[in-house]
Amino acid sequence: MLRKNHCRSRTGPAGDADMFGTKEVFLIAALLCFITFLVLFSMNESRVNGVRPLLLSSVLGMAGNVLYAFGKELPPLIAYEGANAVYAAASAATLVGYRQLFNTRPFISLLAAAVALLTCLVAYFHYFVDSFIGRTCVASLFQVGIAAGIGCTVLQARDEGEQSRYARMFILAMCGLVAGGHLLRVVRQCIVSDAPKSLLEPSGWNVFLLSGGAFVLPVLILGGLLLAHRRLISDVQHAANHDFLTGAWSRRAFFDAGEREAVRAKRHGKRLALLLIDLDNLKPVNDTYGHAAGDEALIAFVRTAQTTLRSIDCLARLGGDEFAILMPETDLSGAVSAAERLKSRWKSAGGASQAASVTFSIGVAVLRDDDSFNTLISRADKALYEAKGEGRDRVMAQRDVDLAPAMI
Ligand SMILES: Nc1nc2c(ncn2[C@@H]2O[C@H](COP(=O)(O)OP(=O)(O)OP(=O)(O)O)[C@@H](O)[C@H]2O)c(=O)[nH]1
Repeated sequence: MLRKNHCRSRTGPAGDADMFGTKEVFLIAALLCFITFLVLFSMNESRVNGVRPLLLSSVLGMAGNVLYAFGKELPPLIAYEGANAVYAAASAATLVGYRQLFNTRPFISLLAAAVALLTCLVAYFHYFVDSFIGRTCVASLFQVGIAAGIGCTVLQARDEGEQSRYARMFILAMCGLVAGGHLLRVVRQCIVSDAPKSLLEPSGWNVFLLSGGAFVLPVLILGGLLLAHRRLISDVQHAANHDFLTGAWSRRAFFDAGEREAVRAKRHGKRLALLLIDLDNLKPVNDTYGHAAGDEALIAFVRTAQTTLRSIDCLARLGGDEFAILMPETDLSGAVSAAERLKSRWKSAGGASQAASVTFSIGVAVLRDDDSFNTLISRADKALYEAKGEGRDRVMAQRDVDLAPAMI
């Protein structure tokens, strides 16, 4: 992005202003990269995709800015080619981080080749044709490409949902600013007669564009950090609300949803049905065919149930081989039909696996006016107990009056 002044020493007030202005800009940018590094480092264990390239980007960004800041004291090869290569690698790593965050192909080889090409071109405009304009155009167009890459990656992530919307809008705005700022710089450099002749020229425009350019990288890393943080929160929420093995809702999420639905159903005079399900004789399956076969039965059951149920029904694994299905706006006969449909779907989808030999029993209950959610569960549990007692592999519904459960 940035090049060092070819004139390695300055005199007079302009030189003092330069010393005071540009070096501090780079050092502040390096400090911001260091802060993003610290925060990203604390997320390194999170296993969120994209955090590692962003971490690398903050380290390279820090190094690149320090090289720029002390360019006058460093050998030209490090001040020109070294600083630009390191800074370009930092920008490329940021793009890789964004692509991994959104689970898209990171094009690492392509970006590595682009960084190598940029370094060669900077060397060409340094040693063969000494051109500040050439170096400016090469570095700025590289940054425009990176900003466009990040912008496209963020725009393509349509399935990310509302939660990260503002972070994505912020990043898009930053990408627009970066690309616009660098294009403006290239255009000014090519057409304006009093355009800067060196990077460190302390003119208002130069310092303005230089500051914008230097702060962009930490800001883009910060944008990636916001997205990674959002992803971490949703991963944690997902882990808390879902069963790890089957992907069904967890017990905790089920009770939260159940309490809420029970209150809602009573307030609006709606029906609410509950199916409690227990797989039959899973222990012998485990003992005979191994634990993996038992796992397969549990997973296959959830897959079958998910394709049978409506989207508003809530399927949860309460523990072991026990499941529950909460069915809003469903009366007793509707819930019993759904239970029967689940059974016949399971039998027809069976195939030749050991999982297919497993059957299950279902207890059905509906919410009454004087019920709490816990009472509803106890009545469904009672019906399930009866289904087991009657010989398993059947659906049993609670009667309207609390007599014995009705066998279906
Ligand atoms: N493979 C596997 N088995 C599990 C898992 N969780 C619980 N089980 C097994 O499921 C079985 C549940 O036992 P029970 O419900 O008492 O008995 P059952 O063999 O299913 O017989 P029923 O009386 O019909 O329920 C136990 O053997 C548990 O080890 C799991 O995640 N994977």
